[in-house]
Amino acid sequence: HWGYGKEDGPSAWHRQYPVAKGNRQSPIDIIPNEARRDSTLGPIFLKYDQCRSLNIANNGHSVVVEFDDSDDRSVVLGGPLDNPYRLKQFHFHWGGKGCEGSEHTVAGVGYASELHVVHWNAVKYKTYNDAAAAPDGLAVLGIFLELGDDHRWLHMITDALYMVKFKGSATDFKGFNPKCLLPSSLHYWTYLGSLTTPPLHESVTWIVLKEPIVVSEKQVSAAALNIIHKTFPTV
Ligand SMILES: C[C@]12CCc3c(ccc4cc(OS(N)(=O)=O)ccc34)[C@H]1CC[C@@H]2OS(N)(=O)=O
Ligand SMILES: [Zn+2]
Repeated sequence: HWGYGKEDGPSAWHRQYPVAKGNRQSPIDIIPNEARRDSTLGPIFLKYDQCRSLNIANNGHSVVVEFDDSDDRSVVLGGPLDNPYRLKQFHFHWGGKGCEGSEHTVAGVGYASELHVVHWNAVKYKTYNDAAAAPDGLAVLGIFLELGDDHRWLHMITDALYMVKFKGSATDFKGFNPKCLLPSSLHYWTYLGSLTTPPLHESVTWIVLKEPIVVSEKQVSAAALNIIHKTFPTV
């Protein structure tokens, strides 16, 4: 199975997932000075007020919070998107102790961690799985986390990590609105890319926010990271 070790990490994924050598693979290094300003792109809108979080789960690669996507109650729209995309889940890419965990970089600089809020095109596709394999199937909002003061709401996630210590475990996680994890500005870069983990489908319209949110070292601390790393042995 794939992982992040030497033998099974990103440089080996192409053997089982040849699309890894495709022409719209993520993550990328975003170079602001080279980013083209597209005047046809308007602002993005996040309609999360009616969102219903369901559970928090450990899928062996990340801790994922899933939402009820049975209707258009919570969507992202605008920006590069031709129609609303339904909120499905969010997850984090943490670093190890003191090492950068973000997947995207900005002019070569990584961040402590990166939050991905995954939405799918329920207007064009019947299921999330179908959308996840289609070129315009997913819209993922990327939000960088940088180290500083405590984030006043992140504890709600990190406090729940011990409940999903082991791969395959899940527990109820109701009443969480990801709006509380957004920075003040929704200014963004956007590009057509892919899932950043196998199956690496080239199905993601990436919308990466320019403004990071601030979390404390303690919050992404050994506890949270060990819980995550301890349960994700690379073998
Ligand atoms: C393709 C799938 C649906 C979406 C999806 C998958 C795998 C890894 C993913 C990683 C992501 O993370 S990220 N960093 O945002 O790219 C985002 C979405 C992912 C599988 C899970 C079920 C579908 O699999 S399936 N039944 O074979 O179609
Ligand atoms: Zn991700």
